[in-house]
Amino acid sequence: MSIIVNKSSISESFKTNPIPTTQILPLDLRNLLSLPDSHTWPTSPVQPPPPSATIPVVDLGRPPHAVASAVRKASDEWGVFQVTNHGIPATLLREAEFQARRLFALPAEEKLAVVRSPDGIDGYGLARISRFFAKQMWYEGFTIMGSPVRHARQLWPNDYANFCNVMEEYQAQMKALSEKLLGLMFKSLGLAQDDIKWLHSKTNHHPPQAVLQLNSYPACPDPAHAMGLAPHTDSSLITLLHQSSNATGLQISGDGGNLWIPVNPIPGALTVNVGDLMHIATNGRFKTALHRAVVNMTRHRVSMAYFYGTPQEVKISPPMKLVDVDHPLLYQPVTWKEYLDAKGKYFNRALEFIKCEALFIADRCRQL
Ligand SMILES: C=C1C[C@]23C[C@@]1(O)CC[C@H]2[C@@]12CCC[C@@](C)(C(=O)O1)[C@H]2[C@@H]3C(=O)O
Ligand SMILES: O=C(O)CCC(=O)C(=O)O
Ligand SMILES: [Fe+2]
Repeated sequence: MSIIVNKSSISESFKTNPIPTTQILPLDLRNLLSLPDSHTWPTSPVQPPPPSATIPVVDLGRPPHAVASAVRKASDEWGVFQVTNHGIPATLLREAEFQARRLFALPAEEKLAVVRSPDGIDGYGLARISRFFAKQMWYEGFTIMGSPVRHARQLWPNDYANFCNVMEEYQAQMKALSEKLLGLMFKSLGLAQDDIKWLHSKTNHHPPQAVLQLNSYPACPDPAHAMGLAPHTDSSLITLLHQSSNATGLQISGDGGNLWIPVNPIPGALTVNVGDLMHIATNGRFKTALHRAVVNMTRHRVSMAYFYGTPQEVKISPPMKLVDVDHPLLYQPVTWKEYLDAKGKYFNRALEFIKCEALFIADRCRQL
């Protein structure tokens, strides 16, 4: 068996982030009658997706073998699917969306009081990917990692408990569902628990890390020239997304960004995105989904993305069962933190930069 492995650690090269960031604060987008130049994107011709292109829906209430094959097919072909019968109470989804809307409805200066610091994770702000684009997105976000109490107390000094309780319960339920789905996804590839020991917190000193991102896209006077969230893949193992059912906004591209297919929200369903780490962990078997969010003229759309990653210190690499002569090891082992650093530097080309050296060189030669 010939496996191309470059054992050199990549962490060294990812320690520095050379792109200087000057902090740009979100503009209050409510009630603007036209797009400022800073938010005007060039239009590209919109091609209607072929009618056959629909994002799969997996009913988790079906028999286990049917669920497994549906999950495998969807992760293989699309890298995204919606799940129904997932067990998260509809009331919790509604309450969490209500709290997210309550936060985004606050006056701009109150939200700016909890702005994310330039090197911080949690708080209010623009999408992190903003600095890779010349134009601003029609977007504001609020990131939660663990307890949101520090910021919630600042926002609602006398009434922060509701927000915190709902968001903490939401994260607990999303964690349990993420673990269930990951178990299903790995099992669908014929892997046993022992093959993915790193996934189980009991066998690790550190629990898996996760981030909850609240996304807000206010109604927009000129949606054709605006962008909600620019095309990207998620860095997580998987992301569970709740989108408000009042507007479609999420779109997926299977062809690198030419054709966009909407993920029409099914009330109560959740969207599962395969993230870059899952693509690495399955040695490329599962596809990481390129997606974006578009905006609309009349509705304020809100979504909540739960990014489930790996425990700190864990280097992701696929189980040996997924590596053979026909499937050489594609990527160098990497921790989530190292990968996020690479993403911060190379954005949508981060995967290329962690490719095993020989494959990377082969790709480059092909491009010459
Ligand atoms: C864990 C994370 C994934 C994320 C960066 C973050 O630290 C928290 C926010 C996440 C998000 C949400 C919007 C799109 C995205 C690409 C971004 O800029 O911030 C993702 C990041 C990611 O998946 O790389
Ligand atoms: O709002 C959406 O539908 C997409 C959100 C998203 O892609 C993200 O938070 O990473
Ligand atoms: Fe995303």
